[in-house]
Amino acid sequence: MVSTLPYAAEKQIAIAAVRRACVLTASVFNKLIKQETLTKDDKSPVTVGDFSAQAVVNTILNRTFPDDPIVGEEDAADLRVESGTALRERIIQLASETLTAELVPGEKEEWGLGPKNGRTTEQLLDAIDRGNYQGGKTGRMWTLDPIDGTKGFLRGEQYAVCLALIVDSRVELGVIGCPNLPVSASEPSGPRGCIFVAVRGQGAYQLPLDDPLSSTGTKIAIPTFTPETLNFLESVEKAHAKLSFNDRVGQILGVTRAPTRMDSQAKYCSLARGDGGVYLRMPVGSGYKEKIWDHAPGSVLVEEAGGIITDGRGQPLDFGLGRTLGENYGVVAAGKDVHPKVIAAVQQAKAEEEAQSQL
Ligand SMILES: Nc1ncnc2c1ncn2[C@@H]1O[C@H](COP(=O)(O)O)[C@@H](OP(=O)(O)O)[C@H]1O
Ligand SMILES: [Mg+2]
Ligand SMILES: [Mg+2]
Ligand SMILES: [Mg+2]
Repeated sequence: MVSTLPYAAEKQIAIAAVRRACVLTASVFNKLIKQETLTKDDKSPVTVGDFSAQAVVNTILNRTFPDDPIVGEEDAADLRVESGTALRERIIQLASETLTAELVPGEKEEWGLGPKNGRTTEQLLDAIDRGNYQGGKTGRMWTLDPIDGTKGFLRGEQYAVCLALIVDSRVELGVIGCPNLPVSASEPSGPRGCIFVAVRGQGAYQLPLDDPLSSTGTKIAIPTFTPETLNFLESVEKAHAKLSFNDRVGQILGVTRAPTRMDSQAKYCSLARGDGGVYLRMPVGSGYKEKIWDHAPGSVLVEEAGGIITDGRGQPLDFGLGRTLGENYGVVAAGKDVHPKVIAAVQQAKAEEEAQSQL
């Protein structure tokens, strides 16, 4: 029976697209060679995995929702020039293999998948560039981070394929694939690979990465914490978040556990299923503007798991400002009981810092 719940079709297709992209990135990692990574203008890395995953997800979305614009992290400019020939050929090969692989249960040929659905180089480069939408306040749009945590991906640690649907500035659906995340945090050496899915008003779920469309998954929720059971989820990269500030916020809250550092929106997934009670990301003061694809899927997942997500001043994140979150001040996500305490502690730590700087 076809589900009549809101966004049922979008959810199914988003899960299928993210799963395919995860299969691709996991297989790329095993074969990745140094020449298959570029350094972007902002000095951050991008690999053949990022480009080909964006080609795959955008192709699948465009087939069923041709009118929906996409705000995607990557673009194909570096692949269209002579110097990008080797990289381009590799990306096209990977994306083609991924799109034409056999269907798995729950997938449909009309989504553009399966052996009959080959694409040309031009079609795949255009698919990557379909992510060039500038975003904005009104209308439907997808936002895609084909590999979030590229640095974690390159280290063989956590990364995530992240997709969200935004309607009139509100995130309605989020799907996050985490190929390296243990299925259960209590078994860190156990099986890995999960997909997290949330539709606004329908709860948050964890599904198996290898067969998500045949499963409704496990409902997840943020539990209650005491200062003794709480710990922070934070970036690995010191350039992305002010980790010394986090330490002071933790002290104010009476947190005794060491923080868990991991790359990507796997942090939001961990928070949503109760591993660690606070996601804290304070700006390092470099003027960097947070990108919507780094937070949109995670934000709806946290909210549907019963949590709250705001900036460090307690203001809601605004996904209607374009490709970035604008002048927002960091990100704080936590369960309903803990969140106001974290905001108060952030304000206190900030006041202390300002007092210190005036000495
Ligand atoms: N100076 C900076 N401050 C904050 N975030 C940054 C940053 N430079 C890059 N990022 C973003 O941080 C993301 C990774 O988040 P995290 O630190 O939580 O792992 C990167 O995503 P990509 O890896 O998709 O480029 C990138 O968009
Ligand atoms: Mg990047
Ligand atoms: Mg990212
Ligand atoms: Mg990325």
